[in-house]
Amino acid sequence: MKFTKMHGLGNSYVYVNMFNENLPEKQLSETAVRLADKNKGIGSDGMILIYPSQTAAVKMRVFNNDGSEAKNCGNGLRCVAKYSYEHGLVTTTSFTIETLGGNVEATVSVDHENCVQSVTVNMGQPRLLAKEIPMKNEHSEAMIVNEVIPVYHQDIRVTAVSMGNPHAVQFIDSIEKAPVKEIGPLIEKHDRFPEWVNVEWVEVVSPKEIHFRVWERGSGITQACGTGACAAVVAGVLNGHLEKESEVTVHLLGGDLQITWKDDGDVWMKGPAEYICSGDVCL
Ligand SMILES: N[C@H](CCC[C@H](N)C(=O)O)C(=O)O
Repeated sequence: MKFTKMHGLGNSYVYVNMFNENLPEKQLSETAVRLADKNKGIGSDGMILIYPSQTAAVKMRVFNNDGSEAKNCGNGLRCVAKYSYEHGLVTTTSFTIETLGGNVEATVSVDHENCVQSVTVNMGQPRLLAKEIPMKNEHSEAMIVNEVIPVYHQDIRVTAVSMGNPHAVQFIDSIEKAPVKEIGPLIEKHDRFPEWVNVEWVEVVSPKEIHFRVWERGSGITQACGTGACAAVVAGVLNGHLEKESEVTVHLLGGDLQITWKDDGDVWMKGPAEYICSGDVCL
C-alpha cells in the first residue's frame, strides 16, 4: 500500500490516498496502530485517510495511534489540503474538506513553484454546550467554563470546547509546570467525558499570545494539536484572557499557529503543512 507521511508542526500522520488504495473498513483501526508504531511500522501520531466525498472536494478520516477514530484534526486538515492540491485531487486553491465533525473550508497558499507553503482553514463554530462536547453535567445545555472537576486528589479547573472533537482546557501560570504526562491520562479518560477528551494546558502571555501543551485522546503527548489550539483560544476568550477578532499566536512544542475566533462565531487557523516521505508499506 502506498503512503505519504506528513506533519503539521511535528504532529505527524501516515496519510493514505483512498482514491487509489482500498483498506477494508474492519481493518482500519488495526492498520492505524500498525502504521503508527515506531518499531513495527512507520511511526506517527496516527493514520489519516483521504477519500472522495459526496458533500465536499475530499473527505478526511483520522485515527489515533491507539486505533480510535477522531472526528477532526486541525494539523491533519492542513496536510490533507496540501496533499489534495499538489496531487490534483482538487484544482482550486480554496475547497471544502468533509470531516466526521463537519465540513470545513481550506485555502492553500502556494509559492512560485505551485507548492503549498501554508494553509488557512475556517474550522467553523466551536460547540460549547455540555451535551455537545460531550461532557456529563447536571444541566446538559450549560457551558463548562473554568469548572472544577476532581482529578485524583486535586481540583482541576477546565473549560470544555468541541471543535468536532472534545477538548478540556486548563490555564496555568507557567507552561513549563504543566503536569501533562501525570494528569493528562487521568482527565483523558475521566468519567465526566463519555467519549474521552483531549487535554490542554495554556499559559497566557498577552491578549495576542499563548503557550500551549497537549495530551491527546488516543495518542498521548504530541508536538502540536490544531483543534486543541483552536479550543485553547476559544477557552481563552470565554475566560476573559483573549478577545474575539484578535489573531492569537499559539506557541506549541512543534511551532506556532495563528488562531482567530471571529465575531461571526467561526474559528480560523493558519499554519504550515510539510511532507516527510512517501513509499510502499507491506500490511
Ligand atoms: N492532532 C489533532 C487532533 C487529533 C484529535 C484526536 N486526538 C482526538 O480527538 O481523538 C489536531 O491537530 O487537531
